[in-house]
Amino acid sequence: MKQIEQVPTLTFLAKSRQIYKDPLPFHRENFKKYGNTFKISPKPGLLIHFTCDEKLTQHILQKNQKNFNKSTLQTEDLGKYIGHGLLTENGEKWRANRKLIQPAFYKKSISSLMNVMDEVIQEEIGKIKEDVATDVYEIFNDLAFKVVARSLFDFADIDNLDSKISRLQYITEKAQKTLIKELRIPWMKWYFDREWLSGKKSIPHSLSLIEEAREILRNIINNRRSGNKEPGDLLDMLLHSTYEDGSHMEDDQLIDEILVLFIAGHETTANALSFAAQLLAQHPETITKATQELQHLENENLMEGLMSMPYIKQCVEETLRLYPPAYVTDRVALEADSCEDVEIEKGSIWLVSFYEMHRRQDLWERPEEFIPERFEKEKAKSYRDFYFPFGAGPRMCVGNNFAIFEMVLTSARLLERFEVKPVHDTIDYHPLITLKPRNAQLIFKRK
Ligand code: HEM
Repeated sequence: MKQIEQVPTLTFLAKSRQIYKDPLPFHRENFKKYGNTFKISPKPGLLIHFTCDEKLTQHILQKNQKNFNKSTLQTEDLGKYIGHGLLTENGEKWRANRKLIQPAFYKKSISSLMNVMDEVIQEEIGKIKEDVATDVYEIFNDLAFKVVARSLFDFADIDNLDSKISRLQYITEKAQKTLIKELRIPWMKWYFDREWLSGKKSIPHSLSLIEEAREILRNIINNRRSGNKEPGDLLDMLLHSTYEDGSHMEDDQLIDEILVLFIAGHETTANALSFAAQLLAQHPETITKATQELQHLENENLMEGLMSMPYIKQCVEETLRLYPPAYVTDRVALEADSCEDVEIEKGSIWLVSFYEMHRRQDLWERPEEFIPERFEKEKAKSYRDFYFPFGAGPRMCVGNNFAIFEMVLTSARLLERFEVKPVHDTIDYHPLITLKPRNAQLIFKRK
């Protein structure tokens, strides 16, 4: 069996402050030093493996996925805030709910949401100011939240939907910030646990806000059940779907799943859109090429129109290679296992770095460069085994098609309306739970 090198604990501890701020240089440095897999032991009895090896990744996420659960970071720490939906569950409960929810995200179902999606995108893009440096993250963050919200609850039967959506956005973002504090500065948890000390920054305050969000969602569901409208939105699809035994999802579970869709679906997409807009702006030749596809926005069937924009899709795919918003994921081995000559100990934690895999010199030509053409139809097949922006295996992102259509449509509408210029010539990021852009400023001029 191959020996996996371990970073000396003292080296890790000495760098822990820097790792909390930005773990990516630590990952890169050790992959360079030890190869595609290394491990650390932050405390006795705890082993964390880091890998950007494509075979191990396929083994963990696909081939022997039954032996690997999500870690408590996702199931308990995140679950405390957003409940127990697809993203935060393991085992049979996850499987049954995935089966019920998945059809709502098939291309056919998404196609009925395209017009609502387009309406929101155009509304939000319309708010962009001209000729001033604008942080696009703010714009895309609102846009992506509203796209998920409106796809879930199309206007049909909800009073004050806009203010309810704003409140839900405020609450879910506040809960995420509190979770990040809990994870990044665990030694201050005693302080954040006491509302009388830390007030609105406290964990109990965020949890009470989440209760408010659950109440808003409960009212929306009750309202929908008691009315006679069926607007055909995602909520409708979920209300009508059944488990294998013919039963429907309970309201509490439905609320958990909706919170998960908000959390999983909005920040990731907002990050990717911000990186994409910056990359395009920094590569004017890609904008010239993408612009040639914009006439397909006229297609009466928007989905068909988007499918006729392969180059814009390639730009999105290349963005997700360079800046995968879900830059890592983790799993815990339930039983002892092995993959080729690597031993996998029972209980060991495996952290897969999609970010590093997407930039490996031996897998990609000129990996640090933005080259959308590498995703042309015939070439794209050759990356199937090591390109995982949406994960892999049965737990692969349920919203991947939704996200791709949303990103292609947003990029197209943006380029249709504006000339886009960069403010900076580099791209700055901030790896939190997701890989977030920092200082994503651009200048827009109406065409
Ligand atoms: C660019 C946008 C997105 C990216 C990069 C992304 C990435 C991912 C990744 C990597 C996973 C798998 C995590 C793992 O295996 O541990 C995942 C799961 C998930 N994503 Fe996405 N996602 C995006 C957009 C969306 C959207 C728009 C939705 C829904 C509206 C969504 C809903 C979910 C859900 C519910 C899961 C959990 C699936 C399960 O475990 O069965 N995501 N996403």
